[in-house]
Amino acid sequence: MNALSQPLWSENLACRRGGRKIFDGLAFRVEPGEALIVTGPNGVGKSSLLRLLAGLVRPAEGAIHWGEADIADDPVEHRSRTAYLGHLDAIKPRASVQDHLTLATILAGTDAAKVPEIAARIGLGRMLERPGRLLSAGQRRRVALGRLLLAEARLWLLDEPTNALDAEGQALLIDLLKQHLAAGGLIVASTHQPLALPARQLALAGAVSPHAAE
Ligand SMILES: Nc1ncnc2c1ncn2[C@@H]1O[C@H](COP(=O)(O)OP(=O)(O)OP(=O)(O)O)[C@@H](O)[C@H]1O
Repeated sequence: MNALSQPLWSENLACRRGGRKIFDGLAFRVEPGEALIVTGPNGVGKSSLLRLLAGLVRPAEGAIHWGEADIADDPVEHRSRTAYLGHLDAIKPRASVQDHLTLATILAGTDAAKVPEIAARIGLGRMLERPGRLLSAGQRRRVALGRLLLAEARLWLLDEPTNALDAEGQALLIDLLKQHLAAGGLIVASTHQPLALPARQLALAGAVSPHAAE
């Protein structure tokens, strides 16, 4: 993994999407080796928070810190320490499992020789040649998990990571998360389903400001 882990934290974070304040006054802290589980009803802002943490959206108020640094001060460095698993698995119909995983190593600057081992780890060792258009939803999600591993990033941001995974896939996911934490990594995950993982909890309840509807 690149660079040393630091705590990820914010004290007074606000998010605005489409001109509307989604949440404000948000405070959290995740230490190396810890997970933060973000919960709340549909539309409350879980994905928006993950996008803020990934540096893809700017806070309306407040800042996100990695140790003492504001992540906005060095977006390239923040991108290199972060792996983001979104709602969509971004699978190209013609590219094979091998292609998708190899591309992940190229983008992250990690070792492509690890692809077969990681494919086996995510249960796709015998499907390396299979094109994206023939993968099931759960197999697509497993490719996304493979990308996550190959990124070798300190900070994992996971949007509904259990989506489409069967019982075995969910057990695999929990294993991967535990290993990441044991290696000193950090995880922030949004979920509607309980994750069998020791974690801090952050329940989003929407904007509390009297100007929430502005
Ligand atoms: N790009 C955007 N432009 C404008 N509004 C947006 C945008 N993305 C999200 N929103 C709005 O922001 C609010 C929060 O959306 P978000 O996707 O963060 O919620 P969520 O808690 O992840 O929801 P879910 O549980 O349904 O996935 C919603 O009201 C949504 O309509």
